[in-house]
Amino acid sequence: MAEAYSEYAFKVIPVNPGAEILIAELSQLDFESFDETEEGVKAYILSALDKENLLEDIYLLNNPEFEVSYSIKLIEPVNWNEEWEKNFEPIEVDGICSVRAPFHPKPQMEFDIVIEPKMSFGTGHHETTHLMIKHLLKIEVAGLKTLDMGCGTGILAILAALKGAKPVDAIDIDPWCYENTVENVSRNDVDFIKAYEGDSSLLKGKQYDLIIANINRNILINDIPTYAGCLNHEGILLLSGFYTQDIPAITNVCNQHGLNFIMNFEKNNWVACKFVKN
Ligand SMILES: C[S@@+](CC[C@H](N)C(=O)[O-])C[C@H]1O[C@@H](n2cnc3c(N)ncnc32)[C@H](O)[C@@H]1O
Repeated sequence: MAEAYSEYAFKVIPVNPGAEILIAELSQLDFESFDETEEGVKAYILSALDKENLLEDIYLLNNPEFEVSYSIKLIEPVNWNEEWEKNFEPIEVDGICSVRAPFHPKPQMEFDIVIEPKMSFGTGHHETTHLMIKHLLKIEVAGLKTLDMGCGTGILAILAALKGAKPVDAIDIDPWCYENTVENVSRNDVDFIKAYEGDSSLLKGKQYDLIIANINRNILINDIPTYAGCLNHEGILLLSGFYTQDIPAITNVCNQHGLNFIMNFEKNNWVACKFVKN
C-alpha cells in the first residue's frame, strides 16, 4: 500500500448501533477498511478517491436519531522496511513457515520466506496475510497453476511457489508493489513467478487452479466474477482483506458464480475464506 490514504475518524452517538450502520454505509463507497473505536469508527479511503461531497448520501449523517461528527487526516504511505527495522520481529506460522527480513538470522523452518517490503504491504504481521499463509500451508498446491492477486511484497505467491505451485502469476495495481515483488521473487529463488502491474483486466483468457486475493471487501466483491471465470473446475479461491461480518456478502457473490464456501480462519475479527468452484 504505497499510496496516501485519508483517515476519517467518526464519533457516533449512540455508538451502538451507529458504528455498525455507518460501516455498512461507508462500505458502499470506496472506503477500504474500518477500525471500530470506543467512540465510533475510523474509515480509510485512498486519498486519490477522497473527493468533495463524498459523504453526501450517507443517511446516518442526516438521521436525527444519531449525532455524528468527524475529522479527516492524511496518512502518508508507510515504509514497511523502516517499520520492520524499528518494531517488527520475524513471524512464524504454525511452526513450519517463517517470514523475515534479510537482516534476521535464518531460522530452522520448512518454509523460510525473506522479504524486504520497502513501500509494499505483506510482511506477514497483518492478520490477513497471516491467515492466508495458514490456508496455503494446509493446501496441497504442488503443480497448481496459481495467481496471487494484489500481491504486495509477493509474499503469498512466494510461499505458493516454495510449496511447489507452478506456474505462478503475481499481479498488483501499484507499481511499487510490482517492483518489490520482482525483487523478493529473486531473493527467494523462485524466479519462475511472473509479476505484472495491473488489475483484474489482465485476466482475460487466463485459467488457474488456485487464486489467492488479499485485497479488500469492495474490490473483491467487484472482481469475484472475474476470478470465478478464470478458475478451473474444483479450483480453489482464497480471499481475505475483510471482516467476519462481511462473510455473508462475499459468500453471496461467490455462490452466484459457482463458488462454494468451504471454511475460514479468523483473527481479531479479520478473516480469510476458502471457496471451491463446482
Ligand atoms: C492487503 S494488501 C495484500 C498484500 C499481500 N498479498 C499480503 O497478503 O500481504 C493488498 C494489495 O492489493 C493491491 N491492490 C489494491 N487494489 C487492487 C486491484 N484492484 N487489483 C490488484 N491489486 C490491487 C494493493 O496495492 C496491495 O498491494
